[in-house]
Amino acid sequence: MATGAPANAETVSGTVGTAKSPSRLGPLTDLVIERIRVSDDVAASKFGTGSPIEDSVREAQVLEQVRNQAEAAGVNPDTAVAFFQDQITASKIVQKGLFARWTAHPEEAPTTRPDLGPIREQLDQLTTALLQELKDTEELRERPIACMVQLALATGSGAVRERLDTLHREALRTATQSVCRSSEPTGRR
Ligand SMILES: C=C(O[C@@H]1C=C(C(=O)O)C=C[C@H]1O)C(=O)O
Repeated sequence: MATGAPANAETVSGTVGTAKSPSRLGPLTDLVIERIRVSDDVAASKFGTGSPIEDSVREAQVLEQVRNQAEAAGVNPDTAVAFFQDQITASKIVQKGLFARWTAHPEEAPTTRPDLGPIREQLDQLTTALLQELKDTEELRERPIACMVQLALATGSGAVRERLDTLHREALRTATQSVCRSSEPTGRR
């Protein structure tokens, strides 16, 4: 039961949210959107430098950090790693899309180049926050129907509120595809 919510705020399908967020998965998807947005900065830091979008050494470090922190936070490490693999894929979707856009329309390319170091520190902080949200939403995420309802509400409202374009919506779909599959695969991929 969510703390602070009256007992009758909970329905069988779990579709009632709080006044603040329309969905109990709102805080998790908001962090996912924040990570997707940081991918724009990552792309800006790499574009035109010859640095590849994909850095497998860094990815391995991110996933190792996830595995260690998940254990400490009491989150299933395999679930956490699968979720973060999706976050990494989503980040690369955004970066590839922006590289293509900026190559085709150089006038839209960023005029400043942020440092990748501080951006990665920001991503590391998001890792900790995301793991905490995975922990806090564990119970709901193991109820497939309620979870899918909450996820649709959270991603739908987040995409509208944050005015995500087609590219960033595609990234959001990829980044949230394993949120509700922690215990009961739907058989669909
Ligand atoms: C975000 C970056 O780009 C890619 C995506 C990563 C991620 O989402 O954590 C990690 C390494 C890169 O393959 C980066 O280089 O830091």
